[in-house]
Amino acid sequence: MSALEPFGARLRRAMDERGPLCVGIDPHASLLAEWGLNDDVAGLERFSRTVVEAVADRVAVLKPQSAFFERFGSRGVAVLEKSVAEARAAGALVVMDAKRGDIGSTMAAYAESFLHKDAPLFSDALTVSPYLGYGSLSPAVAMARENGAGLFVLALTSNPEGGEVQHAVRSGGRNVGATMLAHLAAENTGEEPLGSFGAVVGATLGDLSTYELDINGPLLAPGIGAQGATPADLPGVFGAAVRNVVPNVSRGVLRHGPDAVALRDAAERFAEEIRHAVTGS
Ligand SMILES: O=C(O)c1cc(=O)[nH]c(=O)n1[C@@H]1O[C@H](COP(=O)(O)O)[C@@H](O)[C@H]1O
Repeated sequence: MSALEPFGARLRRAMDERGPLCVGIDPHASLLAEWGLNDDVAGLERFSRTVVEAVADRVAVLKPQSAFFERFGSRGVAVLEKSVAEARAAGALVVMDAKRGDIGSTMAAYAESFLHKDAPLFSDALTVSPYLGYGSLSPAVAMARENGAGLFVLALTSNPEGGEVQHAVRSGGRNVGATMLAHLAAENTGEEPLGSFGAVVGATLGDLSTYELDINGPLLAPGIGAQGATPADLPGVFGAAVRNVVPNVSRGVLRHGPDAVALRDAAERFAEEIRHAVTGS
C-alpha cells in the first residue's frame, strides 16, 4: 500500500461528505444474546459483519472495540482484521479502540501493530492512553505521521472516575487533561485542513469552556446514548470546537440489531440529530 494522505485531511473530507458520526462496534456478550447469537466466534463474526454491512458505506467512522474481539483469542482477532478491512473497503475510516499506552520502546511495537501501513490490523487511527506521560507516545506519533494515520489521545474521558487523574492540577496550575490538549495542539500546529492527532473528550462532561478545545485536530466524543449524553448536548459541551467533534455512539445504535435496516435507521437518526445540533439546520 502506498502512503496515505494524512488522517486529519481524510477525516475532514469524510466528515464533510458523510457527517461526523462514528458508530462503535462493541460486541458485548449481552448484545450478542439480544441479537439471538451465541457468545462464540461465529456469533462475533455475524455481529461485526452485520454492523459493517449496515453502516460502513454511510458513516464517516467505525470504531471497533478491540477487547470484545481479543476475548475470543486469535480467532477473534482474525474477525477484527476482517472487519477492519471490510469497513475500510466500504469507505469508512476505522479508529481502532485499543487504548494502548506503554514506555516508549514498547509503544513502538504497539504502533507497528496498528499504524504501520503493512500491519494486518492497520487502522486509520488508534486510541492511546497518555498516562505514562505524553512523551511516551512519541513512537506512535512518528509512526502515524509516516503512514498517514492518526491518534486519539485520552484527555478528558466520559467516565465519572476519570477526573481523579485528568483533573489533577500540575505545578504550573494547568490540569492533566488540559496538558494533554496542549500537547495535541502543538502536534497539530500548521496542519490543514485538520491535524491528525485528536483528543478523546467525553460528551457527558457538561460545560468545558474552561478548556482550550481548539487543538486543530478532531475530538472523539463518546458518551452519547447508553452513557446518557445526547446530540443536543454537543454545542453546550464543545462550544466552537463542535465543528471538529466526531461523536461516537455504540450501544445506542447496536441495540437496534440484528436487523440491518433497523441498525441503519438508528444510525441515520443519530446522524440527523447530530447534524441539527452542530449546524442548526
Ligand atoms: O476511547 C474511547 O472510545 C472511549 C473513551 C471514553 O472516554 N469513553 C468511552 O466510552 N469510550 C469508548 O466508547 C464506547 C462507548 O460505548 P457506548 O457507551 O455503548 O456508546 C466504548 O467502546 C468505550 O470504550
